[in-house]
Amino acid sequence: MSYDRTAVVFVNLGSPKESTPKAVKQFLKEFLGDPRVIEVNPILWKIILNLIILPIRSPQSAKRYETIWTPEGSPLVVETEKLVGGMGQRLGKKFPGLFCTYAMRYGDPSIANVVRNLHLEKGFQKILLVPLNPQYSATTTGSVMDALCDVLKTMRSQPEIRMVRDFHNEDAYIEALAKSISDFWKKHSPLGEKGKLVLSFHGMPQSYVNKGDPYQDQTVVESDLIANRLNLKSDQWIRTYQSRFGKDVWLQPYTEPTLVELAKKGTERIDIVCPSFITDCLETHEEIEGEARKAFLDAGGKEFNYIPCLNAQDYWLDLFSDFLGKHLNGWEEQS
Ligand SMILES: C=CC1=C(C)c2cc3[nH]c(cc4nc(cc5[nH]c(cc1n2)c(C)c5CCC(=O)O)C(CCC(=O)O)=C4C)c(C)c3C=C
Ligand SMILES: [Fe+2]
Ligand SMILES: [Fe+2]
Repeated sequence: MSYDRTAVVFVNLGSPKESTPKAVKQFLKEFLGDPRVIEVNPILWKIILNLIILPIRSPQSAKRYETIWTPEGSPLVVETEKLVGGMGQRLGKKFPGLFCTYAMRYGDPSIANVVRNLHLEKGFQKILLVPLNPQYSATTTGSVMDALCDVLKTMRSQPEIRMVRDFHNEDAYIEALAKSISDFWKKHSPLGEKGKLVLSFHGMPQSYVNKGDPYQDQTVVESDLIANRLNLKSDQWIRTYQSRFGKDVWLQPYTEPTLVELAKKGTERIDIVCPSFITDCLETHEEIEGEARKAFLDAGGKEFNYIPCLNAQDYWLDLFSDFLGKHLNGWEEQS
């Protein structure tokens, strides 16, 4: 019994190759050109994107990427690589012969190239796709599925496929997040009377949810599970949505204005986590650790603590590999 012809592909969103305006433009062109991400008339959007959004946004975005770039590259890519290495070791022990790798939804390595290479060149017959998005959204998980189907369409002989749709309410994930928060309180100091825990989820246009995207519901279920696991009273924590893009109404309450309001109303300390992201990235380092911190402190807040994403921490990878075991069990080669 072996898993020699089974591969696990972790899929993250992706990052520009470099923090230059040119590389950021190339990345944003693919990302914002995805009809799952921006739902407007595609012809009109192509014109607006190329003539207005990309020329303005790319240099601005490149400056933001510049502030988080590491000698090894984008944090999202660096952390994804560490996670995949750690998961490969763990899953390899449980499922002998199993191969773990990663793909990015936008940029490189693309889902198409990775799946083609695994199946057509290396002969893997079974592929488990694991988008690193705890909550399902058409803009993220749905788009990964689209990209997967696009490459499968080009194959005469297709591999067998499984995909993790979401894990927002999985014990393994809730336990890991709750542990990262309670460990922080043990090492640092408890939240205290004038402190609040903020669960800041990535936002999306309200209209997407109105049309049936289950993302917001899943953020509600998940944050209640975390608060229960941590025994928090309702006035000790709040759920917010970050990263608004464009002028549409997005999911509310918005993270940064909420932090400012809390500071003005006497909250002195904020401890904040970003549960939409498994790996730290632009949206956590720059938007939360940088901009949101500044906004809270400028508005009179006294202490702002960013609790990092789960990334490749050992206890999380142990729990994550147990969880993925459920998707891999019974999939071994019978011959
Ligand atoms: C309409 C626009 C966007 C939607 C919808 C959206 C949903 C969404 N995104 C993530 C995760 C990430 N987004 C990241 C960056 C980013 N997101 C948008 C826009 C939308 N996201 C933009 C324009 C950008 C680029 C940066 C910028 O110019 O502001 C990232 C970070 C990537 C990195 O390289 O670090 C992540 C991760 C989720 C989970 C989500 C819906 C739930
Ligand atoms: Fe985003
Ligand atoms: Fe952002």
